[in-house]
Amino acid sequence: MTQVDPSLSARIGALLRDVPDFPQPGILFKDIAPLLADADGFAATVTALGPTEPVDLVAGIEARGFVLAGALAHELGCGLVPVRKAGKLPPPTVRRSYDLEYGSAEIEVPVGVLEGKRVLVVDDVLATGGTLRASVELLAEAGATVVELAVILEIAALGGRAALADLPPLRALVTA
Ligand SMILES: O=P(O)(O)OC[C@H]1O[C@H](OP(=O)(O)OP(=O)(O)O)[C@H](O)[C@@H]1O
Ligand SMILES: Nc1ncnc2[nH]cnc12
Repeated sequence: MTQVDPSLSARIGALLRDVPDFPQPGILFKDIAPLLADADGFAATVTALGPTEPVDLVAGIEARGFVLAGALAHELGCGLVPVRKAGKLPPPTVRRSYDLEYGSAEIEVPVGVLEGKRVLVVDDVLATGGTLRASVELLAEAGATVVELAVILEIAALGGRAALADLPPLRALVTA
C-alpha cells in the first residue's frame, strides 16, 4: 500500500469541515462538501483513492461513496457497483445489517455482476468501520474479491482501522 503524500493530505484535510452535534448531539460530523466543491481538491482526491493493483470494479457506498466511486471508475476506465441502503435495488441482492457511529442500517449489493471480480471499495469516512466491514462481507458473499479499501478520512479515535485489521489493505488520505 502506497503512502499518501503529506502535502496532499494537508490540502485535502483543509477542505473538510467540522460540524458539531450533527446528525445528533455528541457527533462531530466531518463534512466533505467543501472538498467536493473545490475542483482541484476533488480531482486530486479521486486520483489518490485509486488502487495500487488492477481492479475490475470500484464499489461506492451510499451515498457519499457514490460520488467518489463514479468519478474514480471513470478515471480508471473500469466499472462501478453501488453498495446501497436496503430496499433501493431490485432483486436479486444480498443484504446485511450493521452499526455505524450514529445508528444502524442495512445495505445491499446486486447479485450477478460481482462474481469473480476484483473490487476496490471507496467511501468518504471511516469511523467505527461498521459500514466498510458490512460492505466487504457483502461483496464477498456476492462473489467478488475485495482487494483494497480507500477512504478520504479516517477518524482515528473511533478505532475503525483496528476493527478492520483482518480485511484487505485500507488507505486513508487524511487521519483526524
Ligand atoms: O465507519 P462507520 O461508523 O460505519 O461510519 C462511516 C459511514 O457513515 C457515513 O455514512 P452514512 O450511513 O451516514 O451515509 P450517507 O453517506 O448517506 O450520509 C459515511 O459516509 C460512511 O459510509
Ligand atoms: N463523524 C462522522 N462524520 C461524517 N461521516 C461519518 N460517518 C460516521 N461518522 C461520521
